[in-house]
Amino acid sequence: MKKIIIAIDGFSSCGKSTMAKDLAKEIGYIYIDSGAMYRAVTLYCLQHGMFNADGSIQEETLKQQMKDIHISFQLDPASQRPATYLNGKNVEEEIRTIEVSSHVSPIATLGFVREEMVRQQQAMGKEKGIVMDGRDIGTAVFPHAELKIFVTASAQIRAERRYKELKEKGQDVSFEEILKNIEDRDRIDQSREISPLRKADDALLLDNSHMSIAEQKEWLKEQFNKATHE
Ligand SMILES: Nc1ncnc2c1ncn2[C@@H]1O[C@H](COP(=O)(O)OP(=O)(O)OP(=O)(O)O)[C@@H](O)[C@H]1O
Ligand SMILES: Nc1ccn([C@@H]2O[C@H](COP(=O)(O)O)[C@@H](O)[C@H]2O)c(=O)n1
Repeated sequence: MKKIIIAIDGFSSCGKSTMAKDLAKEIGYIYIDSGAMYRAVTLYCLQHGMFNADGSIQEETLKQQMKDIHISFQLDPASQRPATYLNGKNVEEEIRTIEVSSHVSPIATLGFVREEMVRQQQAMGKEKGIVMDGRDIGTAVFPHAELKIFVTASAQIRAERRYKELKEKGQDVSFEEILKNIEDRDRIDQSREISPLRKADDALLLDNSHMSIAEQKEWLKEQFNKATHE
């Protein structure tokens, strides 16, 4: 069967990676979480003191250091799970903290950061057989993807899901903090100048507010079957 590119975009914390990962595993495709790449750049900036006290970014410093930021996805030998690596270190947990979530969207507005991330993402999809999730995958990274999905759910429901997840991981966060972060990121992601978050004209819309993980998985598999049998 011919291999295709599957682009899954949508709002923060709506379940994109859950469904993308499940589908990729089932159909034997590569899965790439493009948000993890922007998060890894953000973690690097935090580790290297590139945020000023007022929250602004030392853009020139970051621009010069982009060549020192190496992001990869590898199997963690200890957990046997795929993980995000920043300069050879597994940062899968660190990039999911509320601190990184609070700083990532401004980093993702920077043209030189997006250019480099998109270049690497396009290289990963060269052979097709890939499921990638993010904000601009169907509009900018793979505008010719054979299957495009745009996922949404109410902010309240998304925050509840994320709150439950972070609490289970033992993170010290409040529901209000998570809801605010989701709303802030939605606003910044939709209003940025370069590749803002929006549904591609040819993307299928999925509101999963009242769907279970199993139901959305099945829905996505159906869309994949249709796209590959047309
Ligand atoms: N349909 C669903 N019902 C209930 N919980 C869900 C559903 N889909 C995903 N979740 C849960 O919601 C949380 C967020 O899901 P996920 O990380 O897949 O979202 P995302 O869109 O990839 O987020 P991000 O914007 O950070 O990339 C996870 O805890 C996941 O298990
Ligand atoms: N293709 C993408 C993916 C992500 N971003 C930005 O990164 C943030 C974190 O992404 P998550 O998917 O892990 O939530 C997100 O809020 C965006 O600011 C992006 O710009 N483009």
